[in-house]
Amino acid sequence: MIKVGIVGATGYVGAELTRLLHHHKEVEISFLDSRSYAGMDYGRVYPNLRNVVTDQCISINLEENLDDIDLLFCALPHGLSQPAVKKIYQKKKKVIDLSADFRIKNFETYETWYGTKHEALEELHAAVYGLSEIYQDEISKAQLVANPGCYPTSILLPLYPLLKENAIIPENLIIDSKSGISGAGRTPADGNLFAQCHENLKAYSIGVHRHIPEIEQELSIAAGEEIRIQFTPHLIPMTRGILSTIYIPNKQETKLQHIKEIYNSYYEEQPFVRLLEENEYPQTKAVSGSNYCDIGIKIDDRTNNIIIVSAIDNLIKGAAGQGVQNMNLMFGFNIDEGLQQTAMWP
Ligand SMILES: NC(=O)C1=CN([C@@H]2O[C@H](COP(=O)(O)OP(=O)(O)OC[C@H]3O[C@@H](n4cnc5c(N)ncnc54)[C@H](OP(=O)(O)O)[C@@H]3O)[C@@H](O)[C@H]2O)C=CC1
Ligand SMILES: CC(=O)N[C@@H](CCC(=O)OP(=O)(O)O)C(=O)O
Repeated sequence: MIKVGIVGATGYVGAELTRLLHHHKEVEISFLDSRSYAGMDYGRVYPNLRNVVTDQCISINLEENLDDIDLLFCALPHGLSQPAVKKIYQKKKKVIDLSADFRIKNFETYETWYGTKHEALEELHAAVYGLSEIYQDEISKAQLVANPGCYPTSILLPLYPLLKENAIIPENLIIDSKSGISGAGRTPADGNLFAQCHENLKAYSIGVHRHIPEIEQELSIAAGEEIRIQFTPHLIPMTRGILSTIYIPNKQETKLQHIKEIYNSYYEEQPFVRLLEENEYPQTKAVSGSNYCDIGIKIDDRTNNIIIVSAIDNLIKGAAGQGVQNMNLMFGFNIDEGLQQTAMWP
């Protein structure tokens, strides 16, 4: 049994962490940190957990309140994670950071895309990128894990193996992703108002989205050369879920069977990546509330393109669920402990 604290526990990601960890057999939650709801019962902040999680939110002093825990989840907004993670790391505690602050290895790239200085370079250097299925050995030995972004998770799980195994030529990679509104978090913003999102579908941040350097970093590592992607995110009027569609010119005439063999070699032993049958394609409802990533493949012989579609729940596989999976790796627990729930259907 380990003791775990959550900072930023009242955000959407913090709430999913709390829900998942409450049911985890190897975990005791030590504290749920909140500035805004300190002193309030957690079940009043999140009514789905009323009478289930009976703790009160407390505002933690990171200098003093950490001696008792084995692991801290940090679910704060970008920028705010750096000072928090720094304090925890210096105390030699394990930490999983859910923000983007420790994902990008080159601090100048981070500063350019996030418009803020990086103030925790020692920790950045030590951080392991937490794409669970790809970096499981590194994660299991890490003190600090940078949990991947939600769009990147949906894109890297299908693309990384194909680039690593030279099954595709990494030119003209076009990625079209759609996300539910919970991806924007709980903090209200004009663009996320019901009246503006409901019955509306929009593209945003084309070519400038902050996940581009994170995706390109990992694809470049896989390919052994610098990769550029064309990435277009969309906001869709649903609460959860990401569907990513990836278009790859099939310059090497790669066969479907070869792609399937590569995926099987990477994911056969991995419980949370599901490869769909031929002519079946992922849908967000099939993964919603679960830690699964579903992947479907099509080779269009008429246009000679490979089209790969993936679906995840942005708050689970794209955040809290992958965080728990990484915790399981770091502490040697069963990989699916706390993560066995499937999506509801319909
Ligand atoms: N939403 C998603 O799908 C995903 C989010 N992430 C990342 O996880 C982290 C948490 O995201 P999410 O839960 O969506 O965010 P939210 O906006 O829902 O929650 C963030 C929480 O951080 C706390 N907080 C502390 N200081 C501040 C501050 N100065 N400004 C705003 N909030 C503050 C707040 O709680 P309180 O006021 O109670 O202290 C707030 O509830 C972010 O870094 C996000 O980018 C990663 C993957 C997916
Ligand atoms: C719909 C929406 O707004 N999505 C967010 C990304 C989700 C997220 O939280 O990003 P991280 O995984 O990096 O934390 C965005 O486009 O900025």
